[in-house]
Amino acid sequence: MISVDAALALALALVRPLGTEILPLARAANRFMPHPATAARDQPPFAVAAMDGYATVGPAHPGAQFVVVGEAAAGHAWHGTLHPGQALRIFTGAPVPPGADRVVIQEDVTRSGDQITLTDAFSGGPHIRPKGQDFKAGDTLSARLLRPADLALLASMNVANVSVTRRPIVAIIATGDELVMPGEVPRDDQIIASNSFALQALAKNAGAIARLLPIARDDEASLRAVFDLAAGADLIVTIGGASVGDHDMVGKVAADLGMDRAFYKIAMRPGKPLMAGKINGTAMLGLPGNPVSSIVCGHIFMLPMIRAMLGDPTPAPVLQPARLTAPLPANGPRAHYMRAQVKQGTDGPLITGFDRQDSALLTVLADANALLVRPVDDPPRNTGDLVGYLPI
Ligand SMILES: Nc1nc2c(c(=O)[nH]1)N[C@H]1C(S)=C(S)[C@@H](COP(=O)(O)OP(=O)(O)OC[C@H]3O[C@@H](n4cnc5c(N)ncnc54)[C@H](O)[C@@H]3O)O[C@H]1N2
Ligand code: MOO
Repeated sequence: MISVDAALALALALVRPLGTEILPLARAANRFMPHPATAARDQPPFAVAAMDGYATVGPAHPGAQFVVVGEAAAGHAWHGTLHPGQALRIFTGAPVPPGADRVVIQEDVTRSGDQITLTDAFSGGPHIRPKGQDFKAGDTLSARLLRPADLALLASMNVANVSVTRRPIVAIIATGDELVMPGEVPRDDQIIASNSFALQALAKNAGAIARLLPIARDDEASLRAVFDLAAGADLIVTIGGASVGDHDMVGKVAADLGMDRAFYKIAMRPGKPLMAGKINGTAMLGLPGNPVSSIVCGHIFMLPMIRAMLGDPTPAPVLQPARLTAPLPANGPRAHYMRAQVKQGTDGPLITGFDRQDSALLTVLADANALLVRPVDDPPRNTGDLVGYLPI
């Protein structure tokens, strides 16, 4: 058995960054931008009013008076210069003219004709957002999976089209005579295929196209037929049939199809019978069948492989620190990825590993928001000790 880190390095070596395409922002959500984007302008491009009111020049205090000499609104600049004692009627989003000290909000002003007087409610300001406050021309947005806020930022930078990586195609193959699809009527000795839905969602959220292929039965012909359907995929992910039982066919069929195996069996709990390699040039990841095992391995191996194909220069999972809320016994010879709850404490994140860690328990996984990582042979840990975790 090799270590998780060694296995991850071998898995990542099976994939390469894919090519790019240029997309308008409206089609770029959840796509990976592999190179930084550069702002074409300052934002805001001018000093801008942050409130509706009056731009003023000169000492401002309750009772101070100013003469209103013009008006500016968003998209309608006033092109003069304000002098001491003068004010400009101004609305949120309008350029603030040169010389103005502040914008006094209209709630703090009484107006009579062209004259305004600041009331006792006057609270200062300045309610002016300086030019380039958000970003300046030449500032960059780093490589990333584009979230909604990133799209708004790119738009604001006047980046209309963005270069994104082609979405990796992930073919997901569930295997087993005991499986039927949700909604079908199972026999007494059957269960509902579940793992594939979590893995599909994980892959999609990471920026991939994830195809669920038909369930392969526990015989060579069926498995071969479903492998054939995976043609064209960038990554083939199988679920189950990875262990040592008489009906665990994935390793054999993959080998018969010409799989060049990178590893089989790793020092990980859950996830021991994991395998990876290449079949006719396509990367393949063979996940164990237990639901939690397959989904945990999806986080630790499938997602990094997808990120590497997308061009993420740091695809490996990054552990965060948290303090234990309860002691943990010594760990054994396999790194343990425990299902756990993280919550914010007064001095940073606190983590609690669940008591039940059987790799068949989807209810426990659904309650978890973290994997608490115990290294191989980790000694007993006390309440308050720092441990590493991965948000899930
Ligand atoms: N003698 C040994 N037996 C087992 C070992 C071992 O080392 N020696 N390892 C155990 C470990 S650890 C795991 S993990 C499992 C993995 O086995 P497989 O990858 O061959 O998985 P299956 O036997 O096909 O299935 C295991 C379990 O999960 C259910 N399953 C499978 N696919 C799905 C799916 N898509 N959706 C929902 N549930 C699924 C399946 O019905 C089984 O109950 O092997 C141990 N055995
Ligand atoms: O490694 Mo198995 O994945 O413990 O359940």
